Amino acid sequence: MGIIFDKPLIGVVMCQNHIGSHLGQTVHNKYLDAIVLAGGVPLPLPHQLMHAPHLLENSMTLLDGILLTGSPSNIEPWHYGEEGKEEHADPARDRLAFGIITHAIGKKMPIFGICRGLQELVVANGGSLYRQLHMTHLFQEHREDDALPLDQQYAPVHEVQPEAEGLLSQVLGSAQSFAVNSLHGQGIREPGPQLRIEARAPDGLIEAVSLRQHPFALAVQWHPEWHSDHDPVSQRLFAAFIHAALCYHKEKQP
Ligand SMILES: N[C@@H](CCC(=O)NCCCC(=O)O)C(=O)O
Repeated sequence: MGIIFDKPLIGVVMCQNHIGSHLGQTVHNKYLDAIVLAGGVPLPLPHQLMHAPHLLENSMTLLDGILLTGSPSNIEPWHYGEEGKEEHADPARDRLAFGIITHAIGKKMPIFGICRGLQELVVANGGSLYRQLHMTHLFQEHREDDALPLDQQYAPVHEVQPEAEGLLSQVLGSAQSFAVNSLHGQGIREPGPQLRIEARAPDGLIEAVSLRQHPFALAVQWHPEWHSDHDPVSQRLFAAFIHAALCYHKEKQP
């Protein structure tokens, strides 16, 4: 199980939103499209999987990889030792994401994290976040201007410099810097000892991390799913993730 027509099955973390006056769970098409384009089959994972432990465990045996998507919502700060409320919180997503990350790490299942997904991988591994990057006055503006059309919001705005000999530069085939988009208000304060820094922005902010002792657990602060059909960096990232998921699938066969 877990493979559909020789394509790996990728669990995708969704967000809880109001749809009219009802609560629903959603994922943007761009994330699902990027997986399909790279040769995987996306399977959105409902938050209800956390309602009974065996539901999550059984689902995880079917999957070959996990995509942690971006979201406007922020992780509740108590998860990384801070007090206070988060105005844009999604506690059900927090619960599912942290549960899935724990299982995926235990199984050495490939993980690819994007934006909030990077922040989830960090916090799940004992790291911490700046809750409002712009208030630190340490970094340039990393938020988008949401009054602009989407194509401009997701346009490249700063460079990232990959670490030589890291997983990211291996995936990209080079440690040369490249330009990325930026649509986040929070960022990594401390990655924690389990994570390796894979890239930084010119202002020093950590832009990519990977999990040590794991074959493929990579996360980026930018949005490679945007234009993943023709952006070369995005194509390489998704191709490497899906390749890792295929390898995982073959290895887990009895
Ligand atoms: N809320 C966090 C994470 C930002 C993030 O993931 N943005 C994604 C926006 C919607 C999308 O493209 O999926 C932060 O502000 O740092």
